[in-house]
Amino acid sequence: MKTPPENSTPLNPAEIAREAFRQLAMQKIAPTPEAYHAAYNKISGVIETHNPQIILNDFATELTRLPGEASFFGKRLRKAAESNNWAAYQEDLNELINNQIKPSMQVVAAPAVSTVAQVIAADTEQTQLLRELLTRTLTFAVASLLSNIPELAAESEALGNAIKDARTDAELTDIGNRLKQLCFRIELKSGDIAEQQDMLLRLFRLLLDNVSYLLDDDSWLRGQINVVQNLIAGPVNHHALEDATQSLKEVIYKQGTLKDSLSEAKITVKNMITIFIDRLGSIATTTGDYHGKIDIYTQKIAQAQHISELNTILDDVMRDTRSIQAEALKSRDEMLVAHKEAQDAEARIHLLESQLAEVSALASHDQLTNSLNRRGLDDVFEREQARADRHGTTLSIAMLDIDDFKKLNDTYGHEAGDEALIHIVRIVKDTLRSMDVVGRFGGEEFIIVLPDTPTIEAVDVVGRLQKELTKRIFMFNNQKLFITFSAGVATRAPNEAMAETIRRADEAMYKAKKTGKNRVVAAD
Ligand SMILES: Nc1nc2c(ncn2[C@@H]2O[C@H](COP(=O)(O)OP(=O)(O)OP(=O)(O)O)[C@@H](O)[C@H]2O)c(=O)[nH]1
Repeated sequence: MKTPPENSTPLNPAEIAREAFRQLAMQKIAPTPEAYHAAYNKISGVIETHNPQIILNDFATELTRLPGEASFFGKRLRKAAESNNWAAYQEDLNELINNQIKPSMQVVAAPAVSTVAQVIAADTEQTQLLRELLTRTLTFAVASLLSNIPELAAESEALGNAIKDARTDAELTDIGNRLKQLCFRIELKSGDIAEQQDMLLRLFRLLLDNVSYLLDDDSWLRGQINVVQNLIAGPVNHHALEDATQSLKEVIYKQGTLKDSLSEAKITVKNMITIFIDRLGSIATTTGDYHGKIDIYTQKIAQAQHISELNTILDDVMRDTRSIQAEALKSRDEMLVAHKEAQDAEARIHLLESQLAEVSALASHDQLTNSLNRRGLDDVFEREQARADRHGTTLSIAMLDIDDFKKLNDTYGHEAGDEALIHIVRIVKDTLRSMDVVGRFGGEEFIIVLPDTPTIEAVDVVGRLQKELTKRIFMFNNQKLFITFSAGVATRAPNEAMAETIRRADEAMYKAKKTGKNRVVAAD
């Protein structure tokens, strides 16, 4: 739409063209078609708004100013616009959209200008997410795992932050190299740490062996030391450490209180004895004085001339005799009291000592199921294999492992698992002979020691247990839960080490698991 300027004589097109060139020269603007076009419009007062042709032409002109392919399309579009060939314009425009604009909007498409900076600048949502995850992993997770090695933790944090901001090829390459370096240093350090832990463990073992040797006759302390020795003999895992710490804490606490009472009782006995000796001393002194006085009175009697003198002497003798009698009575009463207190204290000492022995037994029992623990089982193995060797009898063991225990824990919670362990031990204890012993070998594994029992009978015994377990259903939160176990039975060969018999029982139990669970298999 043309709008001639107000209050002016309109110029003719030739004059406008001349004036346009003049103004461009004055403003030192290169006389490009666009510049000329703009100057011409300005002079002629043309305000061209909403004119599609002009808009499309301007769009094409703008495109020519962009680098690469975009400029090429700009030229083609402008040519079409200038020659009013709108069909060609539309075709070029479609080509521009399909070949350039659409692909640049897709994740995998290469952008029109393919520099790394632009690729990264155009972070897709996924790239952004990955970048954030990597940053968080390095800044929080890895750094906190490395908190004991400050220099590596700092490097991990620095790398996390660098990843956040990295945009260029060079920055990314640098980060890649630093990451490789960090991984390498972590590998080296963890090797060092494992070696240090191993050395510490060996040192600890040595220390315990020596302490245990020195405390040969101190049974309650030996119990604790054995627990720790057993613990570090096998692979040390978190669960086992917690169990051992818990059982030791309880034992130590109870022993602490009992030991305090014991030393109090011992002090009482000591005091009684001191009183007793004091009294004996004072009686001795008094009677010694008395004897001395009697000697003097005897001399006085011998030398006495008058009966009145004798009376006085006799009064003195009577007074001294009464006083020594009173002294003797007093000492006797005091000694009786002291004797009674000493007897009471002695009785308390016996009681406390037996309680101490009971508490020490805790160290050989599993706290949850109150069956023997590994240490307790070791003692039983030692005792029973010696007995079997002595009497030439057959010793069998059964290894029990609850089936799908993890599923039980996962479905009903750890507490249900714990209750199931207690339930099984209760049934085993109720069902077996008094000479048979059950112990917890590991998490959900138990060993039953069956003295004087050949393989075939041992298999029968375990089968009976399985039947009993199906009869006495396990209840948890008023729900009936069906639990079963698989078992392996092994009979100790003559002179076979107990560890080997256990290994064979374990192997047989594994076969029972493999062949369908809830079964008993005898070892070869
Ligand atoms: N509740 C409870 N769970 C324990 C205890 N000790 C070990 N466990 C769990 O027992 C589970 C044993 O799982 P697995 O070794 O996979 O054995 P499983 O699920 O019985 O599978 P199968 O032996 O093949 O039948 C693990 O999840 C342990 O966490 C414990 O004292 N209490």
